[in-house]
Parts: sequence; C-alpha cells; structure tokens
Amino acid sequence: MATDSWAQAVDQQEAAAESISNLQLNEKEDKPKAEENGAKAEGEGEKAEEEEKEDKAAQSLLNKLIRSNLVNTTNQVEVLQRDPNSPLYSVKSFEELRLKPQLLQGVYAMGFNRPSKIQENALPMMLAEPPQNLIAQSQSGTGKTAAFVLAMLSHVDPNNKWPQCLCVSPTYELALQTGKVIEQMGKFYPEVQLVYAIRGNKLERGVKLQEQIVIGTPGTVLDWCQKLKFIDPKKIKVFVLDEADVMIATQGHQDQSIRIQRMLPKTCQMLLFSATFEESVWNFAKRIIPDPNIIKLKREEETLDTIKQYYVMCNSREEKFHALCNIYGAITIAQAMIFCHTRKTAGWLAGELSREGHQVALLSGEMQVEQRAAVIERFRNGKEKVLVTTNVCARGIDVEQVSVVINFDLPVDKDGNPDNETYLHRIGRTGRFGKRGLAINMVDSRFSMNVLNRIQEHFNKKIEKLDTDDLDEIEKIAN
Ligand SMILES: Nc1ncnc2c1ncn2[C@@H]1O[C@H](COP(=O)(O)OP(=O)(O)OP(=O)(O)O)[C@@H](O)[C@H]1O
Repeated sequence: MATDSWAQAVDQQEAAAESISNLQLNEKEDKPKAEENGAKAEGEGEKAEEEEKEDKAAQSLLNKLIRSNLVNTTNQVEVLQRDPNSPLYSVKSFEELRLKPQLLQGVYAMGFNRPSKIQENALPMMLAEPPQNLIAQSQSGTGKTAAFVLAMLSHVDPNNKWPQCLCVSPTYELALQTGKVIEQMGKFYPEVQLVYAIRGNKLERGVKLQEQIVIGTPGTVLDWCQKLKFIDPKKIKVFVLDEADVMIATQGHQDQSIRIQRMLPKTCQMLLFSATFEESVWNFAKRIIPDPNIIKLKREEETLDTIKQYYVMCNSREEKFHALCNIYGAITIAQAMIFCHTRKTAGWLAGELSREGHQVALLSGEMQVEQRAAVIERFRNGKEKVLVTTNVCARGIDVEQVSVVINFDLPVDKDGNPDNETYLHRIGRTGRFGKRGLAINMVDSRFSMNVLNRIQEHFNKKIEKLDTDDLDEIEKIAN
C-alpha cells in the first residue's frame, strides 16, 4: 500500500488544530445537573464545570486503541436476508472466500486464522455478485472494520486510477484508524492507494484523485464530491458508512451522509456498520441503505450473579479513604478499579493512595485519548495495581482481569437518579468470564444510601453492609 497520501495527510493534520482538538474531550462546555444533584448531595461540593461530557467518538477511538484482539461472544448471529429464497452462505475459513492472493496474504500477515463470527456471514454477502447491501451491528471489537476493509480491497480494480470505494467515518481520528487497517491488509497489494478526505488535507483545485480508496469525514467527502469535484461519485462502487451510532450523535453528519449517498449510482454497494442499534440508528440506517441484508450480533449479557456486593457507611471522603485503606490492609487485592464521580475526587484519591505506597494509575478527563490508552495498557500489563477513574473515562473498558471494583461514589445520571446500567457495566461479568468478583460501594449521605437502595431493588440482589473497622469481617469477604 502506497503511503504518500497517508503521510501527507498526517503532516497536514498536524497543522490542522481544529481536527486535532477533536481528540481532546470537550469537558468544560457542559454543566450537567449530576454534579449539583449527585455529587453535591454526596458531599463533594465540587465545581460543576468539571463534570465530564460523554464523547462517543473519543470513546470509540479509545476502544480501538486499547483493543488488540477480537472480542469473542457465544451469542448467535442473527441474519435477515433481503431475499429469503437465496441460499444463506457463511464461511468458516478465509480460503472459501476466494480472495485475491495478495489479500489472503495480508489477512494472514495480520494474524487472522479464521473469520470472526460477524465476518462468517458478512463477508460472503459483501463479496457476492451482484453486490449486496448490508446493515451490520455488533459491539466494538468483533471484526466489523476488518470485514469492510477486506470488501473494499476486493472490489477495487487497481488498473483504474480513480476513486472506487468511499468510506465515511465520524471523525478524522477514527478515519485514520480505519486507514491503518487498509494499509495493513493491503500491504501486499501496493497498486491500491488510499487518500484521506479530511479537513486540513487541501488539494489543488481541478485535481482528479487517482487513489482508489477514499476515507474521510462526511463534510469533507461531500465537498470533494460536490463542490470541489475531486471525486466523481458516479464511479463509486462501494460506499461504507462506519460507526453509524457515533455519526448520528454529531450534528450535521446525518444530513451530509445522506447527501453523499444520493450522489452515488444505484449499482453502488452500500454498507453500514454500528456498534449499537437504538431506534435512531435504525431509522438512519433504513434511510441510507436501500434493500439491505441485516446482520446483528447480540452483546454478551452481563450479570451480577457471581459478584459479592457490599456497602460501607461513611461521613466524608476522608472516611471513605480510611475505609478503603482498612480494606487494603485486610485483604490481598491483585488489581482494583476505583470509580469516582468527578475528576477532582479521582485526582485527590490517587494522590492519597500513592502517599500510602500504592502503585496507582489515574485515568482522568483532561487526558487525550492516546494518553488514556497508554494508562489502560500499563494497568492491563500489571504495571499498576489500582486504577482510579471517573465514569466517563472508563465506560466500555474491559475490566475482566479486575476482581475488585470500588464505587468510591455511586453512579448517578445527570438528574441524580441511580445509573443502573453503569453500575452493571462497572461490576458485572459476562457469563463466560464468570469469575467471582467483589464490589464495594461507599455510601456517605442519605442521598447515596437512597441511590444504593434503589440499585439494590432494581437488580433484586442484596448488597450487604460491611464494617470496615472490623478487620475479621473484612477478611471474610475475600473468601
Ligand atoms: N478474523 C479475525 N481474526 C483475528 N483477529 C481479528 C479478526 N478480525 C479482526 N480481528 C482483530 O480484532 C480486533 C477488532 O477488530 P475490528 O477493529 O475489525 O472490530 P470492530 O468491530 O470494527 O471494532 P470497532 O468498532 O471498535 O472498530 C482488531 O485488533 C482486529 O485486528
């Protein structure tokens, strides 16, 4: 894969402060109510401006950066074929797909031995003749990107020096991640070239692109097709809309994507991918993908069945810290994750724990996504034994190897109500990884006691009281 255009794009983006700033989580803009209702009621009294804003694109990027392997699930793939009478193909090996030898070589060089669950069904559909449209949904890390990259590379005619595949991603950084997969998989296919349609990659007027694959953000792709005419949309054979759920969360992207799609020929293959599938994504998908086949892979359900849950009564954050020290003094904890409501508490707690001699990692809102990925990587490798974090930073992160989760602050939503889903994600385990776990909740006010009670009711699972001044009692919970 030729890298000139890629290198050029990287140079240019470094100058493009605007796109780079997407990397930084925009946390100071919003002032959600949670800080007032939740944290203050919990005695934190910290400034609301520190509340962190969820950024789907950053979260998705973080997931990509920290993911090195396929997520395997035991759930079955659900397939809805456009033409129920045509035979349903699925493949168990890459050979069955009759890929170009250069691509098969690329796939194996990436260490892929066999298709992932979603790839088993999606690849035959995407590589079929005539091309079929597809809407595919499965959680992050199940092999969607690798699948559509392979489809794009397979459909390209390297002798034709014009754009034939168009892939739109929600942000520059996400586009770059997909670009890297194209580079890797196309390593033995150097005739195929790639260009980034991103703000900051300024081409001379009148230029006609020669690269066969264009990957970019909706606004720039639209400009390149419509206003600047670098791309002839009528010659596009494959259109990919990646991360549809993240896409629709950004204002304007939905309309821009639809406008791009309308310029494409009827014969163009249209593919849409999403990690989640709420109503809004579904409506968008149906608008943009005509006559689709649909593939869905359910997420593995998390449960609290194998988790021992406790709560500790305290009056202040200092008391909570003291309780935490007692717990650490009484039981051996290999690795723990501690969740705080605000960055400020997380920073304070990490400092206190370090002073006590713990090796602490802090995942904090002001860090850039790459820095966060590095912190998580170190923690995963066991370099630190405690990870202190706020919820926003850690959403969606695998905590499989962590056996103890401490809610230094209980999870509440922006209105101060219990956030049951987050509670489950923090401490739950999927059936298959059903290792026993321990969860300890710190309660420091009537408000947080109420939150705890409601969580208890919601899951219909008892959360036992723990007296952290009684070392014998703490020892018992570890058994
Ligand atoms: N068939 C396979 N065999 C082994 N590893 C694979 C296979 N397909 C993909 N992977 C690897 O698994 C990881 C996740 O794959 P991929 O990025 O394609 O998933 P995804 O569903 O697109 O996730 P995301 O939405 O986070 O990008 C990557 O490290 C990728 O290299």
